[in-house]
Amino acid sequence: MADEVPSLHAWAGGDDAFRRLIEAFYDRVEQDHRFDRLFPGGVSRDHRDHVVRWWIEVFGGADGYTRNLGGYPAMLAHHRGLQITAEERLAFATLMSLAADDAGLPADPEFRAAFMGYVEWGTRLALHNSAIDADVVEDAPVPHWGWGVAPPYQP
Ligand code: HEM
Repeated sequence: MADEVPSLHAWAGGDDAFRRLIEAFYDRVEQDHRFDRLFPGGVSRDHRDHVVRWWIEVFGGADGYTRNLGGYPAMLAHHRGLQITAEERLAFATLMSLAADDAGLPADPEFRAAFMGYVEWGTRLALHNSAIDADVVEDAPVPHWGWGVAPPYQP
C-alpha cells in the first residue's frame, strides 16, 4: 500500500544485498591503484564484515555496528588522520556506484538517488573528519538514511 514505505534495507534485498555490495566495492578498491595508499595490502575480512554491519544499520536493518562494533565513535576513529583527498573521495563514491551495479542492487532511480545521496554525504563527512586537526562531531548515533524526496512510486 502507498502509505507503507519500505526501508531502503528491505527494498535493496536485505542483509545479503549489502554483503554483495560491500564485497563488490572492496574487490574494486583492491584492483584500483588510487587506493594503494589507504588500503596497503588490500582490505581485510574483518574490515569488510564491519563495514557491512555499518551499511545494514544505516539503511534500516539491525543495529549490529552500534551494539557490537563501537558505533559512530569507532567509525570516526577509523577515519581520523587519513587525510583523504578530494580525488580519493570521488573515486570512492564512483566505485560505490559501480559496485551497486555489480551487486545487482535495485536500479530504480528512486533507490539509486537515495543510495548515492548517502554515499555523497558519508564520503564528504569522511573527507572532513580525516583532515589533520579537523573540527569533528565526537559522538553521534549511527545515521538512519531514508528515501528523501523520492520514495518508491506505489500507486
Ligand atoms: C559513505 C562513506 C563511508 C562509510 C560508510 C565508511 C565506513 C567505514 C567504516 C564503518 C569503517 C570502520 C570499519 C571497522 O569498524 O573496522 C571505515 C574504515 C575506513 N575507511 Fe571508511 N567509510 C566511508 C568513506 C570513506 C572514504 C571516502 C575513504 C577514503 C577514500 C575511507 C577509507 C577508510 C579506511 C582507509 C578505513 C580503515 C582505517 C583503518 O584501518 O583504521 N572511507 N570506513
